[in-house]
Amino acid sequence: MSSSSKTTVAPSTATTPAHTSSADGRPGSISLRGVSQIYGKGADRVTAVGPVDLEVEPGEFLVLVGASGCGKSTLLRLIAGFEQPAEGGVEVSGGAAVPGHTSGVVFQQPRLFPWRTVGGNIDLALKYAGVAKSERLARRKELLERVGLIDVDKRRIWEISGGQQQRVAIARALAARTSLLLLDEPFAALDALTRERLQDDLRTVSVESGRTNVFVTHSAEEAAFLGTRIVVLTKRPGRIVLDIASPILRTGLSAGELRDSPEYTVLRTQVHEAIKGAAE
Ligand SMILES: Nc1ncnc2c1ncn2[C@@H]1O[C@H](COP(=O)(O)OP(=O)(O)OP(=O)(O)O)[C@@H](O)[C@H]1O
Repeated sequence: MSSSSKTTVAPSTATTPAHTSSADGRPGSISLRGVSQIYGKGADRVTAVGPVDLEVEPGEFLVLVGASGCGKSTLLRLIAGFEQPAEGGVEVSGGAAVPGHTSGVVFQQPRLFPWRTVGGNIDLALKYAGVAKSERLARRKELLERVGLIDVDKRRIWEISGGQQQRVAIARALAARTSLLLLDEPFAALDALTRERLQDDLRTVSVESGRTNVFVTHSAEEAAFLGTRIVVLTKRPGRIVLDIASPILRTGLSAGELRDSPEYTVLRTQVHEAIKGAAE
């Protein structure tokens, strides 16, 4: 729902209107009501985002997209509970957002413990998540298999590539078994081929896990490829200008088929035009 939007771009035939129902406290739901964020004081005072109203259903893959500085990361930090809004209310799974508990977060830089092994990083995340020592080895293997890293379990972080490090970060966020995964431009620093591979893998993981995902990006391609719902923000202060649901992710198409499909091309163009229009 995007009652705060100034303009709503009509969805094309490739899309359907986004949900209008309200999140009701089920695990993985998100509710933003009249949310604004303000930074600084006096002459330095900046309204970064809002007001934004947004209801996210459990299991949605929501992509927040918009030009640089429009407030995407701010919204993500509010959903993560890293900061509180200046105005309005944020609810995650029906309650307050609690950092490290209500959601897993993946940043652009992996932020791993470099002196630990790949498996050691996952093990620590499992420990923090309260998983009993007797269960941790099996769960660690399962997570590393899921992100295609079982062969590098014993390697140190500096002995693996940037793409592999970002896979570790995703596995670590999944370790917490939260119903919500927040990703802030996680693939932006990677080369094009690695980025495409990780997008494919994230798409598979998200369909399998049934978690709610909120993914921040500048890229219309990434939004159209990953999102079951795409929200485009205006330039600062970011407000919702386009809110569309996409059936593409769940159609059962392979990654290659999806990227070749006319529906993907239409959606990508629509999102690209909306980003461009919203930035002007
Ligand atoms: N802690 C802060 N103090 C002051 N201003 C801030 C702070 N955090 C963000 N801002 C400002 O708020 C606006 C929104 O920032 P934010 O990082 O959320 O945008 P973004 O859309 O994620 O940008 P990008 O795509 O470039 O990462 C920007 O103008 C930014 O400079």
